[in-house]
Amino acid sequence: MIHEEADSAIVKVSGLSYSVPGRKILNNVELAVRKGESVAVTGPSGSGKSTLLTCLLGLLTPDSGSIFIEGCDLARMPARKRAALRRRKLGMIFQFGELLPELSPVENVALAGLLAGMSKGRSYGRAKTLLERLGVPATETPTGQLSGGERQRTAVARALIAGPGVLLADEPTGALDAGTRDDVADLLFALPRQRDCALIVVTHDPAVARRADRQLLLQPSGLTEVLSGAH
Ligand SMILES: Nc1ncnc2c1ncn2[C@@H]1O[C@H](COP(=O)(O)OP(=O)(O)OP(=O)(O)O)[C@@H](O)[C@H]1O
Repeated sequence: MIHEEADSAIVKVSGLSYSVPGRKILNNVELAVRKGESVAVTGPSGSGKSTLLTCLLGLLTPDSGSIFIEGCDLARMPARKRAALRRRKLGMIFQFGELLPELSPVENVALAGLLAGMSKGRSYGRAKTLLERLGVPATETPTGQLSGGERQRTAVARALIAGPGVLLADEPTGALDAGTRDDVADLLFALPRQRDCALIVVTHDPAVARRADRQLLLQPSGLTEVLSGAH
């Protein structure tokens, strides 16, 4: 049964280790996530959560172990193919949105579509539809002038534009007040089932982590399941 789950995983990490000079940051990490599933990764500051996401994005090369995304072995792909996979199959949401503040929401979102190889018409059309569905006002206002919640919704739309199979989020609600945090979390955790994608959320916030289908704890010994009585 465990093997069946692992085989159907869109993200499959085995024996992943990553070090910087003088320090092992990730140690023998195992992770399998299926489409439609959400996973929260928690752990103390400095335990390597962002490093793990950066490895999943194919931007860091592990010392050992493997990462498969939709059956593709990141370490065995040429850099150009890995970059294409990142733009088309992975969506990333950062704590502070990391949007271009002088561009409008639709320009920010459409740009990600263009980088993923979509035509201008399709990128802009899809960006407008996504933003409307995610409740971002249709405005030419520079994104830097929007509220924190509107910016994060725009960041979610940008992550979704190419229809990724995997969404990665690093502290997506960390910069928001409690009410806005709950709204953005509602939006995020609905996505795996709505869009048949996997969602991996790094968070320090127990209220956000509890919403995931599974909670995992990153420690020096590896990534382990948190058995929660909350469900
Ligand atoms: N290139 C590097 N050289 C040296 N140390 C690094 C490098 N990259 C990351 N680190 C260290 O690795 C550790 C893990 O960093 P990482 O950002 O992944 O942790 P984190 O769990 O996401 O932390 P936080 O919860 O505070 O965001 C930190 O101690 C960081 O300083």
